[in-house]
Amino acid sequence: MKILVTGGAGFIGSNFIRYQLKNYDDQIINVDKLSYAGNLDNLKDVENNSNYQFRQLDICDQEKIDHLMHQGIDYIVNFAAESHVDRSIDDPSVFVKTNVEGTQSLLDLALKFGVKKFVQISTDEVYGSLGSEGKFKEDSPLNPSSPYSASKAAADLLVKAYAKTYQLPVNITRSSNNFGPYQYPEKLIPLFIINALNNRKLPLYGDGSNIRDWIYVKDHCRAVDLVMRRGENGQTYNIGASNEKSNLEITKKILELLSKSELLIKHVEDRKGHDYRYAVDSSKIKDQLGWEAEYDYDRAMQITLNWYLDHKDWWKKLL
Ligand SMILES: NC(=O)c1ccc[n+]([C@@H]2O[C@H](COP(=O)([O-])OP(=O)(O)OC[C@H]3O[C@@H](n4cnc5c(N)ncnc54)[C@H](O)[C@@H]3O)[C@@H](O)[C@H]2O)c1
Ligand SMILES: Cc1cn([C@H]2C[C@H](O)[C@@H](COP(=O)(O)OP(=O)(O)O[C@H]3O[C@H](C)C(=O)[C@H](O)[C@H]3O)O2)c(=O)[nH]c1=O
Repeated sequence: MKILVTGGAGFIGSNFIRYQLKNYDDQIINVDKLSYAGNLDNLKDVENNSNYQFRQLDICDQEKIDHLMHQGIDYIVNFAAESHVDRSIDDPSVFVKTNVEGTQSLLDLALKFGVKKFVQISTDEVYGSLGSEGKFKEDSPLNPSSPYSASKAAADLLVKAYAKTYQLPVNITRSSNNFGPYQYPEKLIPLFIINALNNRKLPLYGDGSNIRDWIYVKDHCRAVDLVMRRGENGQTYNIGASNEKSNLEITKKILELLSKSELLIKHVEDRKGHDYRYAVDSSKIKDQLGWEAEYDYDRAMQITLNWYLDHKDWWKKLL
């Protein structure tokens, strides 16, 4: 089988490609434009694998990807995106270009070449913010807050429209916050680990009470793999590990594991439109596909921390 993975040089995409090459004999074609977040060092260990090819392309470039599709692609898994909420607040336009127009362009190609499945990697942020009670289910209304989450919600609606209008076989996955190896150090966990290692301040937005539902990236990749191979056409699956933590808890955990002082915490101005809480109900993927998270939070945090300690050369190039 041939799987076109977009955004495979980023954090989750590179972990997904490594998972595929380790567990299957399928061919992987990684299409990534190498934005600031795309990094071929993330795949150094597999770059010579005979089942792996890389093409530096923008997902919006339909002509070039059309050419690639003639290889005969079975699955498209669309990880490519602008992914950082703070950047979307500063400059939304590239988020609409890549996340909305890029997805629509890929959907056209999926239809033209009759792929077995188009898998859209979405996010729990499309549901908007929760108060202190409840969890998002797949049929919760879409109510995005940031330009990032609005662009991801728009892409989800296009995917659903192509399924309904043209009977394109699709799945949408909506994961909660990921952490683990190869995450670009603009996101909370890698940024705070690296700042703490360098004895720099950790800029905690507002009072640090906002809550995210954390999942180790390898558990997310295993779930996406199951959805791609066995997910029922047209279905959306939430993916979460039921690890709700406030940002302050995460921050204190990082400082404790690194034996650093809490005096490094610096409360700064809150993010504009900051969603208070995300939490997903993952019972559908558990019941239908038998998926469950394997990594508990403490173990996954320790592994992640060790990875950043052992890979200083990787992140020093990005600072
Ligand atoms: N990080 C999370 O916690 C999280 C949670 C849920 C869903 N997601 C979704 O998962 C996907 C991957 O997220 P991530 O954290 O790995 O992001 P990332 O920013 O680390 O990686 C994104 C990748 O997409 C590439 N890319 C960007 N624009 C492109 C374009 N126009 N054409 C081709 N490639 C392009 C980048 O070069 C990069 O390699 C995104 O769709 C994101 O919305 C992320
Ligand atoms: C970078 C940073 C963040 N924060 C706070 C803001 C959030 O409440 C929390 C996590 O922020 P981060 O930007 O790492 O992630 P989210 O904004 O929750 O979004 C992430 O998870 C979803 C599911 C995706 O879909 C996004 O792609 C992914 O980036 O920490 C701070 O307090 N200080 C900081 O310097």
